[in-house]
This record gives sequence, C-alpha cells and structure tokens, in this order.
Amino acid sequence: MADSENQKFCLQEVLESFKSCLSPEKEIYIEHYVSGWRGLVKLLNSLGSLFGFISKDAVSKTQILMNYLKSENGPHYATVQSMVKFELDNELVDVDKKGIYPESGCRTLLRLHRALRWLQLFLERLRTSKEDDKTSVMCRDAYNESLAQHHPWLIRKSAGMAFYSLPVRLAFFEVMNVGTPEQVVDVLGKAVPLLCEVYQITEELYQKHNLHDLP
Ligand SMILES: CCCCCCCC/C=C\CCCCCCCC(=O)N[C@@H](COP(=O)(O)O)[C@H](O)/C=C/CCCCCCCCCCCCC
Repeated sequence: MADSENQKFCLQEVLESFKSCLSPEKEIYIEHYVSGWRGLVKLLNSLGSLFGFISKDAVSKTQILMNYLKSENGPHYATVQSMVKFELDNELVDVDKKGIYPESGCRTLLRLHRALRWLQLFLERLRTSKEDDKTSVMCRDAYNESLAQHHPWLIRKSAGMAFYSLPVRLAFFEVMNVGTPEQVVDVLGKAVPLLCEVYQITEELYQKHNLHDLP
C-alpha cells in the first residue's frame, strides 16, 4: 500500500481534489479525480480489514489510470474527455463487448464513475441524517440504489457484511476530521453538489459515446 493511503483522512482535502478536477470548460482532470479517490481510500483503510477488498479494487483502478497518465500517451489522458476521444479514435475500447481491452481507461473510469454515484447518494443521506440514523443502513441503501446493480451476488454479500461494521454516525463524523457535526454537515453540503456535477458531466459524456455497458 502506498504511504499516502496510510495517512489520516481529511474530507476537506478530498473536496479540494474534486474541486480542482473541473476545468473552467468543465473538462475533468484525471489526476485530480484519482487524487480524490485516493483520499477516500485513506478513510476506507481506517475502517478495518472487512473493507480491504474494496480498498484493493479502488487502488487498483486508480493505479491503472495513473499508469496511463505517466505513459507516453499521458497527454491524451489529461482529462476524461481527451481519454475518451483518444481511446475511441484508436479503437482501444471494447465498444462491441469483446473483452479485448479489460484495462482500458474508459472501462476503468466507468467503474469509479458508478462508485461516485454511490458516494453521492451516501453523503446526501449522511448530510440529512438524524442523530440515531445508522450509517450501515445509509450506506446499504445508497449501495443498493447504485453500485449493487453492477455487482455479482458474492460481492454484494461481502459488501453488505462490511457495511454492518461501519462506525455509528457520530464516530463516523469524527473520522472525517472536519470538526463538529454541524461543520461536517456544512462541508457535506458543499461536497454533494460538487460530486453531482462531476458525475453528471461524465454521465453525459458516456451516454453520448454509448460507453455505459463496457465489459
Ligand atoms: C466523506 C467520506 C465518507 C465516505 C467514505 C467513502 C470511502 C470510500 C472509498 C472508496 C470507495 C470504493 C470504491 C469502490 C470502487 C468499486 C468499483 C467496482 O465496482 N468494482 C467492481 C467491478 O470491477 P471489475 O471487476 O469490473 O473490474 C469490483 O468487482 C468490485 C470489487 C469491490 C467491491 C466494491 C463494493 C463497493 C461498495 C461501496 C463502497 C463502500 C465503502 C463504505 C465506506 C463508508
């Protein structure tokens, strides 16, 4: 595990990364998008071994994208828009579902994009939650509404078991390192619309190029 993923989680930092990933022209910088996910992985890593398989998958996907960014084709991977254009123009994507490019940037980002929807739904539930609401239930409901539809039975069961071990709401708020519960709610109020915007831009791009079913 990279050192940066062992460091303390800070919600504000994650928010900054997702903020910086949007260019004035609403292009999405992959470097900052990945950095947002890596920040979230720090929190995941502090939640215990039951979340290890989720963290491993998130790290592997962010690594695939970082490897593209550092490769000789790196400039084409600067933004999600330029990556989609480059991979489609050069037929590097399994648009006809053959599975020849299981690590294309487009299919890798699609997995994170679906997870971003889960995150958005989960954070909105947290933001509007009451003192006694259960984080496990908020997380499970957000998962069932989004990512679960793309996961096989075994992953759904393992994820469900991990959710039960989530800390209670107040303890979870403390892990975010933001301050009082009121301050957490305030930061979440800024985070959710931002994630929504990043999600929506990617969603429309993938729709336009018919990339939603990449195997
Ligand atoms: C304010 C912060 C609070 C929230 C903190 C959340 C921290 C979450 C950090 C990372 C989220 C993990 C993202 C997981 C990406 C999953 C991508 C995916 O769907 N992968 C599957 C398909 O990939 P391929 O096989 O097609 O390559 C893969 O099979 C999945 C494996 C792992 C299971 C993923 C379950 C995801 C559950 C949602 C995350 C729950 C974390 C709860 C922490 C509060």
